[in-house]
Amino acid sequence: MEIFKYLEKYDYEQVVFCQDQQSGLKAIIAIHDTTLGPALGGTRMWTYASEEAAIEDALRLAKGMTYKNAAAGLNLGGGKTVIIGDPRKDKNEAMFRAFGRYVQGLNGRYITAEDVGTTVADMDLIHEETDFVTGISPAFGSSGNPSPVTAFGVYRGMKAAAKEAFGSDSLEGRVVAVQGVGNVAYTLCQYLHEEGAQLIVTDINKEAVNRAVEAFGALAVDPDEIYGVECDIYAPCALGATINDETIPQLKAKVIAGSANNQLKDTRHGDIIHEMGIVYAPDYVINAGGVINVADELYGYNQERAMKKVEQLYTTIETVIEISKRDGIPTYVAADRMAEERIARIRNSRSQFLQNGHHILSHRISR
Ligand SMILES: NC(=O)c1ccc[n+]([C@@H]2O[C@H](COP(=O)([O-])OP(=O)(O)OC[C@H]3O[C@@H](n4cnc5c(N)ncnc54)[C@H](O)[C@@H]3O)[C@@H](O)[C@H]2O)c1
Ligand SMILES: CC(C)C[C@H](N)C(=O)O
Repeated sequence: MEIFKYLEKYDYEQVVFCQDQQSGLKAIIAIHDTTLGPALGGTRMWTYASEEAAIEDALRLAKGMTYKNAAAGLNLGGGKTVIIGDPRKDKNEAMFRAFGRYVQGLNGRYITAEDVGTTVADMDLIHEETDFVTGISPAFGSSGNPSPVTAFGVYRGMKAAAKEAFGSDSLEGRVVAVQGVGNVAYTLCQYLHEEGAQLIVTDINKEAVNRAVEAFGALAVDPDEIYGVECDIYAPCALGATINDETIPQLKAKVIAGSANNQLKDTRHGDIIHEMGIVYAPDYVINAGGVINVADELYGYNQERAMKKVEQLYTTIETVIEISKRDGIPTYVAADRMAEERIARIRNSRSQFLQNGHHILSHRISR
């Protein structure tokens, strides 16, 4: 990978490689764009096939956070971290503390939180070294685990997408195929079950599947069968790139609405599903509940205020669908436009100089 070429192509600001031999930390912090504010995005811990795959994931996810935060109306830029390692075996206290010191070193340009493979307990360890971390234990006045709130946002967005596809936003009797029943999807299944939806679930982790089968009477299928099942809605809630050349021909769903980041393997897959008449709720719009929730900590966390904002993801998905219909473009393009226009507006409005607290002549010493 020619990294600077890639950074230039998508206009990344900064990439930080963090290494700590003693704890085994190998992390990549990618900061995509800080026009709207400090870059906020989670830390993923995953066993990557190669270092290149880890770098690519960090970069893609960081850019996604720029768009997510912009589309959600947050005054935050986009960034993300990946830690290379197995979250079940390779974690240790020193690792997260070392990582916390790297985050502190960025002095607020990057704020972290949970993502796949990291937990509130990990964030608490990072918090030992830096304040630039959200989603820590509520005892510290924080919002805690963002996953249930992400799930609520996905549920709200799914209803808006269903309204477009089926003429009603009721999910009663709808068949929803859920891929990956982890932290977010388990709570999503709870909402769907309470509303009377029928669930088909899959996961590479058998325990996760069994939990959903027992709690919600879900029908379990093998991981590679989920794309082709008869259903109304496909909810990708595992990892990215599951909407691709192999899976699209299998899809029976009329709606795609799930929590996973980077669902489209390539943008052209967004064009294909649009042409097929599938209502696609763009990933970074529908899954913004978690970041909206943790971002509220920057104002002094208020759960009621945060949940009201997350509830509004219904309207945001409606707006994206309206723009898509008005301009005859796929929903993923409509969402990108919405985010890019906001970033451009703020970037332009910053053309006037305003003293920002750091005295510009403070380095001069009178002699
Ligand atoms: N947690 C949040 O608040 C949040 C917010 C926004 C977006 N997301 C995204 O939502 C997705 C899920 O996040 P999570 O926090 O629930 O993670 P998680 O790790 O708790 O759940 C993911 C689940 O997917 C399963 N899985 C992985 N690969 C699979 C495959 N090929 N087939 C079937 N199942 C598979 C895992 O076993 C796991 O149970 C991720 O893409 C994440 O980036 C999460
Ligand atoms: C809670 C968050 C800041 C990040 C979350 N994992 C996301 O992808 O949106």
